[in-house]
Amino acid sequence: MGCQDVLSRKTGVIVGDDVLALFTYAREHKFAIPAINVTSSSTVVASLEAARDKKSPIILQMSQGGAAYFAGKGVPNSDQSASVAGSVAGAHYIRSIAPTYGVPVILHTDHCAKKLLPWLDGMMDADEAYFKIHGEPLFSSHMIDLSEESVEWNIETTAKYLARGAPMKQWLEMEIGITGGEEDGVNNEGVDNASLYTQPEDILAIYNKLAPISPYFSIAAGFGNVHGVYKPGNVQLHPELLGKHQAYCKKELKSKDDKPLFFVFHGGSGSTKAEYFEAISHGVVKVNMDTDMQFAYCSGIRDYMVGKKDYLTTAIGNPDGEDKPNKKYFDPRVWVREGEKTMTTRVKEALDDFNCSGHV
Ligand SMILES: O=C(CO)COP(=O)(O)O
Ligand SMILES: O=C[C@H](O)COP(=O)(O)O
Ligand SMILES: [Zn+2]
Ligand SMILES: [Zn+2]
Repeated sequence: MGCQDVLSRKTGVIVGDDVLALFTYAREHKFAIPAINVTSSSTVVASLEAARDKKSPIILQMSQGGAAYFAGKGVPNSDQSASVAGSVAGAHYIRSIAPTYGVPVILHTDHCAKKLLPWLDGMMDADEAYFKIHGEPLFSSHMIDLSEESVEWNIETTAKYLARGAPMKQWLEMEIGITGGEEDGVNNEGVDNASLYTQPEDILAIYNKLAPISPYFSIAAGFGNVHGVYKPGNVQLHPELLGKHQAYCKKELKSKDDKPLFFVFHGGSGSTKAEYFEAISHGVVKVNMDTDMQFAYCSGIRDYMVGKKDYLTTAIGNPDGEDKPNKKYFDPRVWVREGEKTMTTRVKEALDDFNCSGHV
């Protein structure tokens, strides 16, 4: 038995009750699905290839900056219109190509801070328009990240967006407690330590507000997470806090479920297998991976460029002869493919690390 047994749509982008069923299955079977930040068709196919080869579900997510990149860096974005257009274009591309790879895919968008809410509004306009025609939202899920605002305003506003997505059975990931490092140009490198760790009372307040609206939500609760990769010892993760949140909510809610909550692990790059494993044991069903994937993608291209330098300096002429053409070396399908291969290898490693491989 695999995760497809609990899904009504077995391959391609899944939505609604299938997303809930997949996360429930992951929580029960103690694995997490990597959420890979994608910025182009190339990084999409590199990720899908890994999931296909490892017989695994996968989450593809676009950040606000990644979405703008999909639209083209030359498009003005002061009103978020490029991020809206880019994420919608990326979504249609992913929806179209994902079934080719034969695995279930969750189509998600990453952090959306208060100042970026016009981006989320624009995407949800597209979701509602798509829903009118197809009976499902364009995106499986979105993230809202009001973790830098007051807890009250965070929860109130998150609830409004969850209510907007509820008729479409759209998933919403929310953040409480701050992820350190950098995201969307917001630098959290100096925030004080306490705000990196979420309190159990806040988690219960979130559950109590959101659960009556819709079951389709998850919580990115800070347990010391930091975006980026740093020297060992600089980041102190406390995944055991997630276990305390689950136990506290179980008790307060008088739930028979040991793990009533779905958690998301941000800043997955650079963490240890033991940290992933412990977080997963406490109900983490999604681990975000960006920085390690960027490095992997870059390293394949870097090694190609350095190794083939003498074949890339002029269009004609290389160590094999001064009139030899270099077209087959500088064709982007050749060197971009090298980045895809190294990224695919790194995604496969994440699938293994999160015990996600083999569930399809
Ligand atoms: O959390 C992330 C995206 O939201 C990714 O974090 P890393 O870049 O540390 O993998
Ligand atoms: O939030 C963190 C992700 O790594 C996205 O990063 P980005 O805003 O540089 O695309
Ligand atoms: Zn955040
Ligand atoms: Zn993040």
